Amino acid sequence: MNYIETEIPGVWIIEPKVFNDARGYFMEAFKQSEFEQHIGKVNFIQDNESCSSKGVLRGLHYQLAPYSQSKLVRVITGRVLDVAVDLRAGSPTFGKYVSVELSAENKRQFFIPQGFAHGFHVLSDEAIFTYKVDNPYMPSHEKGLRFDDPAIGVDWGITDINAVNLSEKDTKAPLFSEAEYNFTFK
Ligand SMILES: Cc1cn([C@H]2C[C@H](O)[C@@H](COP(=O)(O)OP(=O)(O)O[C@H]3O[C@H](C)C(=O)[C@H](O)[C@H]3O)O2)c(=O)[nH]c1=O
Repeated sequence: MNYIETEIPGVWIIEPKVFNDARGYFMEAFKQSEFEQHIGKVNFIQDNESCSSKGVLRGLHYQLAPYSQSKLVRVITGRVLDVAVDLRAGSPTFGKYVSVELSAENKRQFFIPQGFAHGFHVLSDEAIFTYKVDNPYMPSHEKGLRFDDPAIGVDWGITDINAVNLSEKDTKAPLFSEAEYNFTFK
């Protein structure tokens, strides 16, 4: 596996080693010992999966501390643009985002530490998105940010804004300047 730290320290792209043969392919999708060696100890406790059609945009979401979630995300069908926004007070990259295209073809993974908002925009007809988290789902601590807040300025790869499909919750998300977050940069 290749571990590539992004322009936001602590946010990583992981490229697994893929063994192709006449039957198809094999890869080790996650190896704790290697992950800890390159990124550090994260106690993943839950695996999530979602399926979305073209134009769906899920985000930007996060859970407040003490239920903030680190996420190790990947796509097993289709293609998405995945985005992480730094919400850690005191971080040199506070309010900045990093994005990466994840697809069944590139098999890339994206590690997002606690203290970040996360979201993705589906670029293919369908995308199955699967990820590990290190804290349980806690609706009482669930928060969101508007995906199109110019203060963050995420380029989601949207070609037709009318084709973007948001949940009702996401259409009502607050702006960055109005949102509640309680993360500090360590
Ligand atoms: C996240 C989650 C949701 N749910 C239930 C709650 C709802 O009844 C249903 C759909 O939830 P929601 O609309 O919040 O799903 P997404 O919009 O995909 O939310 C996720 O989207 C972005 C990309 C994230 O990074 C987060 O993991 C998460 O916020 O699943 C659960 O039961 N457990 C869970 O861990």
